[in-house]
Amino acid sequence: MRLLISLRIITNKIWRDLIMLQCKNVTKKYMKMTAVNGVSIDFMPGRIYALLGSNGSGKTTLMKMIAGLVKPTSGDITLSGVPIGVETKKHIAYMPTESYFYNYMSCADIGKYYADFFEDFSLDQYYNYLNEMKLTPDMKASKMSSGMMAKLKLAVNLSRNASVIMLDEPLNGVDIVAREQVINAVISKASPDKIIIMSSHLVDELEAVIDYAVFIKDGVIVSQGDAENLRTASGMSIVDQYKRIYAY
Ligand SMILES: Nc1ncnc2c1ncn2[C@@H]1O[C@H](COP(=O)(O)OP(=O)(O)OP(=O)(O)O)[C@@H](O)[C@H]1O
Repeated sequence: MRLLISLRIITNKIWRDLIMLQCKNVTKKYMKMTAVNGVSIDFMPGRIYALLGSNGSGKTTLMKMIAGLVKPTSGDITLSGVPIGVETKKHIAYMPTESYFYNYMSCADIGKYYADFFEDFSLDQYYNYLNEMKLTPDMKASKMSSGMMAKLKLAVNLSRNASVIMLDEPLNGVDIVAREQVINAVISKASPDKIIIMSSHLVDELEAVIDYAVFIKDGVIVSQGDAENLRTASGMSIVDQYKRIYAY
């Protein structure tokens, strides 16, 4: 029995190590402008991460590099030891800030499209998320408000069984009541084999949900750590740390 338990612990550890996402000294330059500067983060499964920073601090650029959409100027990003590329892309779901569906598509069409495109997409989960977020299959992308579109993007991305789920500003355009639906949907996706990364300016809403916070300013990480440790060390909530770091 003990041997069995030890074996399970070791197997879990190997699995966890396997899906680790690592950014090592990552820099992205656009001509003379440095958007991300020497960023190193180890993302571990089973945790919800918040990338926090004011406008233009480099959050989206970092996410795009992890998603394989933008190439770092220098540094390494690996998932399970594999450099970001064709192989890693299928394990990473990335929700950008922009809406990216054809206007003529309904929620049902979008579900079918995703089911055809991604092996790990679950139509059942998708319909559950639509239902939870008060969207119906017949709704057309062209007729959606920005809040509805934000929820649709979220439903689509959470319905993938990807190892890494990255949500860029998932609360943008979402009203105060619907924010709870969004947060609950994200929490429902958290599991020991998944890394969830969210960026947001709305730190209040994320405070209770996140396990780990990364503060980025002008492309540089100014503070990062386990949310609880950061609170204990500073004697401040993540919200207050945010205000202190980004005060002008
Ligand atoms: N394609 C690009 N070409 C040139 N500069 C860019 C490009 N993309 C981003 N930048 C610049 O890189 C910096 C970081 O931008 P990024 O979008 O990563 O910030 P962000 O933290 O996501 O900001 P926001 O919260 O406003 O979305 C900004 O100064 C931005 O102008």
